[in-house]
Order: sequence, then C-alpha cells, then structure tokens
Amino acid sequence: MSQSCAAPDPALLAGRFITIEGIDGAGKSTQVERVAARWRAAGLEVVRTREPGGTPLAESLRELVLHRTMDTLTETLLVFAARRDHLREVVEPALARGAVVLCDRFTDATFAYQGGGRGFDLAVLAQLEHWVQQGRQPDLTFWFDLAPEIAARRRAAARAPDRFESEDIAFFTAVRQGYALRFDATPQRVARIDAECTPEAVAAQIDAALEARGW
Ligand SMILES: Nc1ncnc2c1ncn2[C@@H]1O[C@H](COP(=O)(O)OP(=O)(O)OP(=O)(O)O)[C@@H](O)[C@H]1O
Ligand SMILES: Cc1cn([C@H]2C[C@H](O)[C@@H](COP(=O)(O)O)O2)c(=O)[nH]c1=O
Repeated sequence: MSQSCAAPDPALLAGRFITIEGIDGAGKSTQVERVAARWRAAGLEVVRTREPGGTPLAESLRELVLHRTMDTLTETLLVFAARRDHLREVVEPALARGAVVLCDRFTDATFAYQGGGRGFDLAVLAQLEHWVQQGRQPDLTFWFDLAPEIAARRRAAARAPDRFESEDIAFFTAVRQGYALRFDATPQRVARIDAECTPEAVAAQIDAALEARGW
C-alpha cells in the first residue's frame, strides 16, 4: 500500500523540472496525476506536459513522428525540433515563474529510443541536446523500469499501437538498455522505479524518492 508522506516544502519545489520516462506501457500516465495532485495541494502551480508535444507546433510534429514512416535522422530532428519549441514556449516560461513542470518524457527518451532502439549515434544526440537545451536538464527523472514482455502485455490490453508501440521485444530491450545507460551516467538525477509491481507499490516508491528530497 502507498504510505502517506510529509507535505512537500513549496520553496524546495518551485521552478523544478521533473520528467518521467520508461518504455511504452510502463505505467507512467497511471501515476502522473497523483504526483501533480500532491504538489497542487501544497499550493504550487503544476504544469503537466509531454514530449513530443506540449505546444500546437510540437503536437503536430508528434503526429508525424508517431504515425508517419521516416528515417531515423528525420525522426531525431523532429523530436528535437518539437523539444525546442516546447522549451521556449512552455517549459522555460513556467520554470521562470516558479511553477513545477511535470513532463511525460524528455531527452532521455531520445537517447533510449533513437539512440538505443534505432542505433543512432549517441555523440550526435549529445550535440543536439546541447544546441537545443542550452544546458537545461531535469532536476529529477523517474525512470519506470520493467521487462519489455510485461510492458507489451499491458499495452496489448490497453490500446491500438502507434509506430513505436508496434516494434518488437528486441527493440524495447534496446530502448531499456538506452535508459539504463543514461541512469548509469547520471544516477543522482534519475530515480529508478521498479514498475513491475502493483500501482500502489509503484506509488510508494515515487513517494519515497520525493520524500528523500523533501519534495
Ligand atoms: N503497476 C501496474 N500494474 C499493472 N498494470 C498497470 C500498472 N500501471 C499501469 N498499468 C496498466 O498498463 C497500461 C499502460 O499504462 P500507462 O498508459 O499508464 O503506461 P504509460 O507508461 O503511460 O504508456 P505510454 O508511455 O505508452 O503512454 C494501462 O492499461 C494501465 O492501466
Ligand atoms: C520524447 C520522445 C518520445 N519518443 C517516443 C516514445 C513513445 O513511443 C512516443 C510517445 O508516446 P507516449 O504515449 O506519449 O509515451 O514517442 C521518441 O521516440 N523519442 C523521443 O525523444
């Protein structure tokens, strides 16, 4: 069962950029509103957003990336173009006015999907990350980690697949490995969540990670 935790200190949270990552079907969407509600109850403005997406332009690019056939360089440039617009129009202004930004996926997804899954050059991704983000990085990332076979069963029960969700287990195994590399590179930024357990147990892990930071 999820345990109740101490009320977060708004002063510690204002202007924080929090991202949520994991392979498709990891259970991110199931948890994200609960976290937002916790912070809203503490009096904070919470901006819930997602990538690719979050602005009209970036949502248009999302439709292309999720549903149109394209090569990996095109796919990579489109997710970074969407990210640039999203950062300028939504994320940076929200952080500047002291909101908490809770974003479903960010650049770790590019390293995992385009880098790990598609095999795109990680050094080029790092350059694009630098150009597009100008140093902006999440303050905390929840990485929902689980076996691709379990995620595939959850997706099959939930919805019709898009272009990524139609990929096979080998692709998602490589994506998971891409996430693991990012986790290993910045373990202080990333909280690994065991996403194979019940929603209540997942929520308890999230609360523990937040409580450890006083958030
Ligand atoms: N801990 C859990 N145990 C079992 N099933 C779960 C759990 N969490 C979520 N689910 C179910 O798995 C399916 C996928 O969950 P959800 O949509 O939250 O995943 P997601 O990570 O947001 O996926 P995507 O990134 O592809 O949008 C849903 O049917 C949801 O009810
Ligand atoms: C940010 C980002 C996302 N993707 C992929 C990962 C998912 O399959 C979709 C988004 O769908 P969701 O239901 O909103 O999770 O896009 C990617 O390949 N690269 C990225 O940078």
